[in-house]
Order: sequence, then C-alpha cells, then structure tokens
Amino acid sequence: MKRINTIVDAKAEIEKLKNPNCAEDDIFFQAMEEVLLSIFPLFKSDEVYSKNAKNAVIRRLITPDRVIKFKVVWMDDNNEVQVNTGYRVQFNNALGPYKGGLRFHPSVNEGILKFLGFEQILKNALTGLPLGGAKGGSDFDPKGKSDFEVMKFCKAFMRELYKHIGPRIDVPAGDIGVGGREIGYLFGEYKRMTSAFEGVLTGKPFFFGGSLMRPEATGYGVVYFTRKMLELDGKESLEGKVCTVSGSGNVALHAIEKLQQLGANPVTCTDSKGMIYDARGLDLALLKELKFVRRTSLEEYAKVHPEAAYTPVSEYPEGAHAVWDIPCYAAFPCATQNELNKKDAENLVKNGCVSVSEGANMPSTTEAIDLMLKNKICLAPAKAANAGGVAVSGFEMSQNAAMQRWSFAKVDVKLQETMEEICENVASTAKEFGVEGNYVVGANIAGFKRVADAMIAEGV
Ligand SMILES: NC(=O)C1=CN([C@@H]2O[C@H](COP(=O)(O)OP(=O)(O)OC[C@H]3O[C@@H](n4cnc5c(N)ncnc54)[C@H](OP(=O)(O)O)[C@@H]3O)[C@@H](O)[C@H]2O)C=CC1
Ligand SMILES: O=C(O)CCC(=O)C(=O)O
Repeated sequence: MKRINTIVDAKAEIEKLKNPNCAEDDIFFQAMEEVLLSIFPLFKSDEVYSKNAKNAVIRRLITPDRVIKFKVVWMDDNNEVQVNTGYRVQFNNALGPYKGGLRFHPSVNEGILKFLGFEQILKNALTGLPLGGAKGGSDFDPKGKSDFEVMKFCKAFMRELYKHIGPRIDVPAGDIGVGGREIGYLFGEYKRMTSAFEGVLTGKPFFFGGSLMRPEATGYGVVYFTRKMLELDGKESLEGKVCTVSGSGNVALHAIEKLQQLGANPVTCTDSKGMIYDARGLDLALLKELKFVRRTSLEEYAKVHPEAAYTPVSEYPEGAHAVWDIPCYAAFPCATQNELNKKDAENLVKNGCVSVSEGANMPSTTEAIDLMLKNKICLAPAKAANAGGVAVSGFEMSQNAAMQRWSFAKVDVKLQETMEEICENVASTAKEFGVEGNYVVGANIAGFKRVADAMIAEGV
C-alpha cells in the first residue's frame, strides 16, 4: 500500500475504499473522511504514523472487526408475525471490550451503524478508559408500539445477540430508541438465555446493577464540556445566556436540565415532527412527562403553554432547520446526524452564536463544520462532547465488576473530571499540532493516536 504522506494521498485512499454501489455507506465515509483528513498533521509530524504503510493502521482501523447481521422475528399484539433486521458492528477492540449503544429506528442500516461504530472507537479512546468501539441496533420502530410489543421485540433481538456479547467481549448500551425500559427487557432475556447475572449491558435500571447518573450522563457531560471549553477559550460562562437545543430525548432533556441548573436559559427543543420555542424558558417537568412517560409529540407542549411557539417540520424555512435560526449564545444539537447544515451554520454565525456543542453523533454536516470553524465558533465535536455517556457506562462496568454501587455525587464528580480532562486533552492536542482552538482536529488526533498506538503495539 502506498504511504499516506500527503493530503492528496489521504483523499485518494478514501476514494479507493468507497463503493459507488452502496449508498448506505455514504454516511460512514462522511465520518471517516472527517477523521482521516483532519489527522493529517499527525502523519506529517510523526514517523510512526507516516510510516503506517507497514502497520496499515488506517486500513485496519476503518475496517470493522466483524459485522453481525441477524433476523429478528416477533409477534405483534394482533398475533401477526413481524420480521426485522438486527445488527452489531464490532468495530475495534484494541483498547478494551467492544462498547457502544444500540439504536432502534426505522432508518437503521449497516452504513449508519458503521459510521456510529467508527466514531465510537475514537470517542471511547478519548475517555481514557479501556473500551473498544462498537454499535448495533435494528430497523425496528418503537414509535406507536405497545409496551408489550417493545418487550417482545427486545427479547427476540437478544435471543440472537446474546451469542456475540459478554462483559469482557462486547457491552452494548442505549442510543436512539433504546433507553432504560429496553435495556431492562434486553438484560432480562440475556439472563434467561445464559443464567448469568453480569454486567453485559450498561444503562441498566438501578436494581439490575445500573449506575446512578447514567441516564443523565450524556446530556450533563455535554454541558460540562462546554463550560470548560468556554473557560479555556476566555469566553463568558453560560450563566444567564440563551441557549438553543435540538432533540427532546435522553441527551437533549438532560442537557436542558444541566443548563437550567447552571443558570442558562435553554429556549428550544425539537422532535421528528417539529420545534418548540419558549422564550420564557422551557418547562422541563412537562417535557419529561411528554417524552419519557407519555412518549408523545412536542405539539402537546404548546397546548399546555400557548405562549410558546410550535413550528411543525413542514413550516421550517427552506433548506434550514428552524431551531438554528433562533438567536443564541450557545447551541446544542442533540437529536440526530446531519441535523445542522451549512445554511443553519450561516444562521448561527449571523446571530452571533459563540459555541456549538454536539450532543448527537455527527449532527453537523461537513460544510457546516468548515463554516463554523472558519467563523471561529467554538465547536465541540461529538466524539469529545458527548463522551460522558459512555464514560459513565465505563463506570457502570467498574461497579458491576467490583459488586459496588457508587453514589450519585461520586459519579457526578467523576463525570465532571472526565469531561474536563477530555476538553483539556483535546485543546492541548490542537495547540501542539498548530491549530489552537480547533477542537475537531484536536479530538480526532488525540483519539486516533491512542487507538493507533495500541494497534501498533499488539502487532498484526
Ligand atoms: N443516549 C446516549 O447516552 C447517547 C446518545 N448519543 C447520541 O445523541 C443523539 C440522541 O440520542 P438519544 O437522546 O439517546 O435518543 P432518544 O431516542 O432518547 O431521542 C432522540 C431525539 O431525537 C429526535 N430524532 C431522532 N431521529 C430524528 C430524525 N431523523 N429527525 C428528527 N429528529 C429525530 C427524536 O424525536 P422523536 O421523539 O420524534 O422520535 C428525539 O427527540 C443521537 O445522535 C445519539 O447517537 C450520543 C452519546 C450517548
Ligand atoms: O454507553 C455506551 O456504551 C454507548 C453510548 C453511545 O452509544 C454513544 O456514545 O454514542
């Protein structure tokens, strides 16, 4: 293989890997391209990496160890047979057991899970914990399903998955469409199939060995990261500032909670159908009730609070997402991939937004990232900013292995320390490689270096 000594070589290598007949992989290449092009300063500066023709680290890193694909057959409430596809992409275990969430959403396919699994490798590396990278899930749509149907699907899913996972092999967790309820059902079935009560999943309900604060961890972690980033960059704190948030799931609502606790004023949230803009400040208790208990649309919020504006997706401005057009000091995309495009980034810049912190995985398109960096927005990339979730999953694994339970306060302190360490590491890596303030490049290089060093050390 040709050595990757120039950015042109790097681009050519990526092009060679693309399969023009597989559109599903486009999103995976988007993630890979961002990483490979931004770690170029490392290739130039360090012999070990520029000589990676010998170790083939890049080739090995971008190819999953294995992709497990299986059929999930279950019966709905009308006693009709339903068939879905289940996946687990075990991407890389150089640093520790495969680790990463499960996503249940109709859009799930192999390409999406490869993108998420690839990001997870570097994210998990940034936490400093011994965790490899993986992702899995299914095209099953939990929306509109009864609790009983969700349970039956989860149990059918686990009857296949259990063969491939284990506390030292692969430890799945939640992601979109998979929260405490689903993890509980999955854990119950794993236990039934194996008779083993062990830390094979994280995000478990507390009485099954779940860690306190895992539900809050990703959203709180994003805000802790942002607080540190603003401090390092000499910007004003979040206190008293208007913030915009997208999403209204686990990550978004806990980011809103932490923002409110720190005295900020989060004024927006979204779901797949529309956006709420409540300039007075969001009613978080109501949002939790709507989304975590009743599992209903945000439209209901405006019925309780007619002063708040509800904008359905069909009324979003042409080519943009309404939420990023609301003036804010700090923005928090916390819903899904590619939900912040170039037009949205232009709106954020125009309205004087100072920082964008990615709670969702890869929420910003490549063009949006370039535009935000060019305009000196402090951009906290997902693999650093949302690493708090997997970090607390790591703490859950430690607690399970040691048969311990840590207090909420202890986990919170450790989460804050972890997010601040990640932020400092990313900032100092960016500085070391001559791109001070560029957290995207800093995160990619710091994460890649840790994984690459382990892969080189373990040999081929
Ligand atoms: N949970 C975790 O610990 C972690 C999650 N993440 C990432 O954070 C993001 C959100 O995950 P999480 O909060 O757990 O998921 P949830 O399922 O709890 O919530 C997802 C939210 O995003 C909205 N959403 C999902 N898909 C779309 C879409 N295609 N278009 C518009 N809105 C959409 C949902 O709307 P609706 O209610 O209408 O479905 C919902 O508000 C994802 O990118 C995930 O990968 C990252 C790190 C850890
Ligand atoms: O907690 C975990 O293991 C993974 C969380 C996750 O899926 C993510 O960080 O994107």
